[in-house]
Amino acid sequence: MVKIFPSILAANFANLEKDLKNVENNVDGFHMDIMDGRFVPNISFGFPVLESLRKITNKYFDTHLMIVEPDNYIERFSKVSDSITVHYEATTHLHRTISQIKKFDCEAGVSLNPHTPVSLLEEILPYLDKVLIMSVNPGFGGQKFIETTYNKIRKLKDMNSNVEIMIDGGVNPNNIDKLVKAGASSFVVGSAVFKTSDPNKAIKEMRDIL
Ligand SMILES: O=C(CO)[C@H](O)[C@H](O)COP(=O)(O)O
Ligand SMILES: [Co+2]
Repeated sequence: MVKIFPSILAANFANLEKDLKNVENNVDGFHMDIMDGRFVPNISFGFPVLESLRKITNKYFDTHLMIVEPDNYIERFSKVSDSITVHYEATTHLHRTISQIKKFDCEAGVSLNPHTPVSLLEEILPYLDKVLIMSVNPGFGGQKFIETTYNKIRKLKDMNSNVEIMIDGGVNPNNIDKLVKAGASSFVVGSAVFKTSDPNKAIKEMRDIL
C-alpha cells in the first residue's frame, strides 16, 4: 500500500489549519520540513509551528530535519513527531543519533542528498525504519525531480532490506508510477498537492494511477 505525505512547506502558512484539515482524511500523514539556514540555504519553521499543529490533528507527523547537529533537538522534536529523519551528511555518529530517536519512541529515518550513494547505509540499515531519498537538492519546495533517483531506489532495493523507501522532491502524478515500480512505497508531495486548485483531487489522482 502506497503512502502519501503532503509537505506543509507548500501549504498556506497564513492558514495551515485550513490546509491540513482539508486533506487529512485522504493522507497518511504530514511531512514537516525543518531547515536551519546552515545545512541547507533556507530557513523554514520550527517548534512553535509543529507544537501548534500537533494540537489540531492526530495524523502521523513525519519530521525531516535538514539541520546540522540534529542530536541537540531530537528530544524536543520527538514530543511532536511520529518519525524523525536526519541527514546522513549532517550526522557524524549516525548510530548514536538513530538510537536517540528510538529511545524517544519515534520511528527513525536517514535521508540522503542526491549525490550520496545508498551503499553508505549498509551498516546502519538494520536499525532504520525508513530511508528518505532526496530527489531534489534539499532546501526548497517546487524543484525539478532528478531522474537518477530511479536507479538509486533500485540499488537500495538490491541491498535486501525491508526498510520503507520514501521519496522527497518533485514527486507528481507523472513520475509516481515509475517510482513505485522502482521500489519506493512512500511519497512526500508538496507542490503537486498544495499548489494545485484542488489538493484532494491531486491526491486521488496519484492514488488512482497506482
Ligand atoms: O524536503 C523538501 C525540500 O528540501 C521538501 O519535502 C520537498 O521539496 C517537497 O516539496 P515538492 O514536492 O514541492 O518538491
Ligand atoms: Co522534506
